[in-house]
Amino acid sequence: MAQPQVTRVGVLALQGSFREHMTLLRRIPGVEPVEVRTKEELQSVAGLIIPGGESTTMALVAERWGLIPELRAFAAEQRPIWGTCAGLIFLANRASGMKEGGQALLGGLDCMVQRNFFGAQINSFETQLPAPACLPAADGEGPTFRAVFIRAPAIIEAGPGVEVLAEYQLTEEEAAAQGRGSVAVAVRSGPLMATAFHPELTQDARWHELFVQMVQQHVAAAAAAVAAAPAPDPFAKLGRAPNRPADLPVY
Ligand SMILES: NC(=O)CC[C@H](N)C(=O)O
Repeated sequence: MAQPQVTRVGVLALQGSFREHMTLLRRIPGVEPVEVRTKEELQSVAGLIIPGGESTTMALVAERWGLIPELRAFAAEQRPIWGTCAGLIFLANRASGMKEGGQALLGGLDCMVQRNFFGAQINSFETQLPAPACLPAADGEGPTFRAVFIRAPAIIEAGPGVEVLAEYQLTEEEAAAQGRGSVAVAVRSGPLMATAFHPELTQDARWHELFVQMVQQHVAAAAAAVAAAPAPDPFAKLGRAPNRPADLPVY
């Protein structure tokens, strides 16, 4: 009998709100959440969540532990990655408002983010935002979702291949200061997803379910690619046509 497929989803566990992501993932059937701190743990998962926290510290720890090239290789294999808050900064190709000396960015997401766009810790807030159509339906969840912003960045430019999943409408005062009416706070581009807010700090598992769907689609596509690849020719090494008479019986 076929074993039920378990999807191993990693959470980068160097710093920040990784435990909260683990707790939410545990609620999703068919998912095995894995705390990722080593190359081996990273290689064992099909998708990775980079949590919120402090992006400069997270980058320093990842560098010290030799994980940056491993994370780049993981992304190059098109395995899905979801960055929340500091994780969004880590995934962005360009970031402004960085600490002196800059910080290592994993990159890959064709976006410009501004660190601490919404201010310092004391300006942290939460609000309801319209749920994008791709968010899975769930009992008791309505057309909006609870978005928690903590020293949050915002996406101030997104490249043409980037799909905006959620936007935040600035207040009149903010709009006047920023010279714009809204900023993107959730985006998706191929295997990458990023949110400026923290779904792991709520009871709403829909963003985690959406990411798990992305990971499962990736796993299915990778399996289909393996199945479609031509079987290796056992005679290829001989460098000559195999002597295979056509009249041997078939057993
Ligand atoms: N809650 C968060 O992840 C805050 C991110 C923080 N502003 C940073 O630059 O890393």
